[in-house]
Amino acid sequence: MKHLLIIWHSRTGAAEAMARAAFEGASGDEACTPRLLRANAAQPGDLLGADGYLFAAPENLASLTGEMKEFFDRCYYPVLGRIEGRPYALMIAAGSDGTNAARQAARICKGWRLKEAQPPMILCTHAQTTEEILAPKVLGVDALEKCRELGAGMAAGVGAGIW
Ligand SMILES: Cc1cc2nc3c(=O)[nH]c(=O)nc-3n(C[C@H](O)[C@H](O)[C@H](O)COP(=O)(O)O)c2cc1C
Repeated sequence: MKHLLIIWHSRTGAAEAMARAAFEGASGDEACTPRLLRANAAQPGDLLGADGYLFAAPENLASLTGEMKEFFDRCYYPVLGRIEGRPYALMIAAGSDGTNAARQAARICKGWRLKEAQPPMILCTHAQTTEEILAPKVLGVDALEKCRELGAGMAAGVGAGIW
C-alpha cells in the first residue's frame, strides 16, 4: 500500500476545504491511502513515510502563509536527498492571484527534487474588501469537485507508481 500525504494550512477555511475535498477524492483507492495533516503538526518523518504529496495553502501578502512556510523551513534539510523523485501537487487558495505562493512552493519542491505531477491548482475566492478577506470561506460545489478529482488523480497515480 502506498501513501499520499496531504499537508495543509488555512486561515479562513478555503485551503482547508480544498485539502479535505482532495482527501475525500483520494480515499477509497485500492493501492494508496491518503493522510491529512496540518502543517504545524507535520514532521520530517511524515514526509519520509509518504510516497507522494499534496500541499495546500493560501497566498498571503504574495507568499505562502507563515505556518506553511515554517513547515517547509523546518522539514527542508532533514529530508533533503531522501525524498527525491516522489510526485507532488499544489493547491493554492487566493483572493485574486496565488501565483507567487505557487511559484514559491514549486521552487521548494524543486529543491527537494520532487516531480510535479500536475500544474498547481489555484483557486481564487475573489475576496476584495477587508470584511470579505477575513470572512470564513465556503467553496462552491464545482470547486470542491475539482479538488476531489485532483486528490483522486494523485492517489491513483501514486498507487500505480506512474510518476
Ligand atoms: C493577510 C492576508 C494577505 C493576503 N494576501 C493575498 C495575496 O497576496 N494575494 C491573493 O491573491 N490573496 C491574498 N489574500 C486573500 C487570501 O488568499 C484568500 O482570502 C484565501 O481564500 C485565503 O485562504 P484561506 O481561506 O485558506 O485562509 C490575503 C489574505 C490575507 C488575510
